[in-house]
Amino acid sequence: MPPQFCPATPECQATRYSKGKCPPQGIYEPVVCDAGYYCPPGGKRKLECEKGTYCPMGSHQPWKCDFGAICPPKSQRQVVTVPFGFLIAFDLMLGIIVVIGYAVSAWRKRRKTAYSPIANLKEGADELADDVELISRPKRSVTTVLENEVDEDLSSNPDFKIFMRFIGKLIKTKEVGLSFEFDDLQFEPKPGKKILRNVSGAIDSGSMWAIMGGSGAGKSTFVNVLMGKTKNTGGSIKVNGHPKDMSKYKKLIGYVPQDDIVLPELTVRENILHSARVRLPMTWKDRDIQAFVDSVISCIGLSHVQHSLVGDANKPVISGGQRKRVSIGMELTAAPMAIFLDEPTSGLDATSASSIMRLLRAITKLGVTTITIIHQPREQIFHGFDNLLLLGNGSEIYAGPTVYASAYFASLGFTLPTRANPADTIMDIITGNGREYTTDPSWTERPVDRLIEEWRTRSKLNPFDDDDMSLAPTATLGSTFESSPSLRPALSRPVSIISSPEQEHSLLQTMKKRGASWPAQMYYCFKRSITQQVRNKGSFFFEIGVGALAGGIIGLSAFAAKGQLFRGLYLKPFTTLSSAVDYQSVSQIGLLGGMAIGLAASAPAVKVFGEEKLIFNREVSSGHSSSAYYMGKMLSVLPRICLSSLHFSVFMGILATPLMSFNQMFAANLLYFYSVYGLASCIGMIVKREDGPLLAVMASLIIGVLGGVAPPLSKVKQWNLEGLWRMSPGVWFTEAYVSQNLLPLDYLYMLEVASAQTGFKFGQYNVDMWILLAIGSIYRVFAFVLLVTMARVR
Ligand SMILES: Nc1ncnc2c1ncn2[C@@H]1O[C@H](COP(=O)(O)OP(=O)(O)OP(=O)(O)O)[C@@H](O)[C@H]1O
Repeated sequence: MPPQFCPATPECQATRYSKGKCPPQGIYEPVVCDAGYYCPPGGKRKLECEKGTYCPMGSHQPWKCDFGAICPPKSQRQVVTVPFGFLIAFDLMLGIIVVIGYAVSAWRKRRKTAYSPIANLKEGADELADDVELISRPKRSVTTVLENEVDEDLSSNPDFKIFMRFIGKLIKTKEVGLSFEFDDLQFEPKPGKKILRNVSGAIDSGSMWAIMGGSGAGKSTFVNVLMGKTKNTGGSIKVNGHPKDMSKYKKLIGYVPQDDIVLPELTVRENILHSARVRLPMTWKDRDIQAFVDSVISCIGLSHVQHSLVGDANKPVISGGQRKRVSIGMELTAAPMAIFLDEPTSGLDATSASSIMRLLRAITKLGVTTITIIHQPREQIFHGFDNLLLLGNGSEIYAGPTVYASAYFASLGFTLPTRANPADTIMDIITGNGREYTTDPSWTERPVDRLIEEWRTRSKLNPFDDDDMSLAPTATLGSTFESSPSLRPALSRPVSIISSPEQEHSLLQTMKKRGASWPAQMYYCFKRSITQQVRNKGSFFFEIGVGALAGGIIGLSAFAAKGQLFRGLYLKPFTTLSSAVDYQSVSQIGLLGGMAIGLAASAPAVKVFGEEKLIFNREVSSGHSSSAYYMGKMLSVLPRICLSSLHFSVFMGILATPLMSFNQMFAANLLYFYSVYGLASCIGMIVKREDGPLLAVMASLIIGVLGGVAPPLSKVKQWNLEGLWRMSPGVWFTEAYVSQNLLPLDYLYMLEVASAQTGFKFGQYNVDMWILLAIGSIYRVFAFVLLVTMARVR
């Protein structure tokens, strides 16, 4: 029977627009089958939907409910419960794991076993028993160094012996270490702003240098230029006598930065062990690495806190001085051939400072070149340095043996007090506050510039010439001045050793062997990041909770619709019976869902790299693989993303009861979470740490608004701006939602009209998902490029 349309009376129209359907107006006007019922073909019967099935409006047969779904008789929607049950089980399991984790860590804390690297050292010890010939000059063995060249209290420490043996074993490369020559070094970042000028000299391998100068004198810049972290704008640098870019040797150098860049969520041992695992030769067995790490921890005096978290300035767990020692330990475990330290003793008490310096001095004896920026060293530490480079306003003021320094200033007319620490007196003089040490009135104006001039003139003349008696032995204070050739200042002469091709080859081979393989590095970074997340349980659960809450709120907003989120024009021949259309509700659920995900995911995602830029820079400049770090970190946040989107989807699904399947909804939410995480990571990298969360939330709202709901995509198409909208993941996400919720209703409504009205294409769910995946991945690639570029720029 074809439909016969009754002319609409006002009463009928009012009912149509308020309730959405018109009551039958006589026996000839057909009606759409009510929700909760189905009307089999023929159209004369209206049957109740049975238990286990559901019947949205206009059903001609019941729809079978999914396994476990709640579908009482006369259901118009199914409430899917399996994902909810799965979620509860999963969350319970997670809770149990956390409780077990707590119990295990409490048990570990109680079980403070007496620790000894010797006990851990099994096979490694046999290997180490064969003493090695060192790269040091004059050539000697570790045993000789231990017996003759280190203090007795150190050499009698078994952990120290193991440490020295390991270092000796690691650095022997055909008797060549790392020496540096630099000539007329300049660094001028902007025209007219000279940070370093005319710094020339040489640092021999196996020597121990102190770099001193006032604040802003250019010490850190000099060290950065020498390490190849900052490109010099003038002059040249030679490594082992050959012009080279030092950044290529980063696996062989260690750098302890001024600030303690360590991971606060890890323990002392975990921080040091990670550095060792990534940087030691890949052929090393893990137990040998552990033994070496044990010996380092013991030597830097951290055995008693090795299992304590490092903490940070906001929530300190170990002290500032201990944190500094962790930072030093991380470099020592890499067994570098040259180690650069930026103020390693700041924050340490006098005893710890001198024990660290003695340790550094001991490895110098093995052939490691040590270059230390130091402020206010105590006298004993000051004299522990072989050589001294004094900088003022970016220029050299003195460069040569430490024992000559006092004599040099005495030769300029300064009287150094016998009871004062010469380091303090020298610092006073080179920072322009040395008037009290001289009676010469000519030092009162621009004293630093004059000191620089004086040094330039004298170094050209070679100030320590045998015949030059201006440096009388009596003028040196606090040191044993001997006019011995071994104390000749290295800076005024070329470096005696130029590495042979064979030695160069050996250095390269050593470098190639250093460092774990890429997959191993990625695994270590992944594991470390998971540990960080486990330690930050609070924010982890908070993030998941926010996901659940956001999903619940969106679901609640659609709850009253009882799953009927769409109403369109009926198919022919019933089109004229169509009531008010609703093309907005489904798209709005997509829009709101996208925005909620944006809010829930962007702020935590900013933290992924935003808070670790400094760690990344430190590790990459020490030769860690940047891509392994990035990949490990990215993979480690995937479980977090999955869990957040699972909670979001379950709560949204159970309340909104959309027609799209749970799996499809979960996949769309997951990929949208993935995209937002990628976008927010990029933002976290570009902007300042404190602005990151706000800007990331803004960006995620923008991509949500570009989802094609308001303004509708159909309108955007008229403006010829669809391409721009399609660049946002929001469009693909909303399209997937609209498409999958409407397609099951194609038996009832004219979907092509809905498609034209909304502007979305239906039936390309897979394409939508692939593109969401691609956009999220592009954000990640972009984030990686940003991370690496910014590390280089810095
Ligand atoms: N890339 C750069 N661009 C512009 N200025 C720079 C750059 N690098 C360093 N400077 C400036 O050069 C000066 C010297 O900096 P540097 O960090 O080398 O000093 P420093 O001697 O190590 O000081 P401190 O002892 O206080 O750490 C500072 O004024 C710093 O702001």
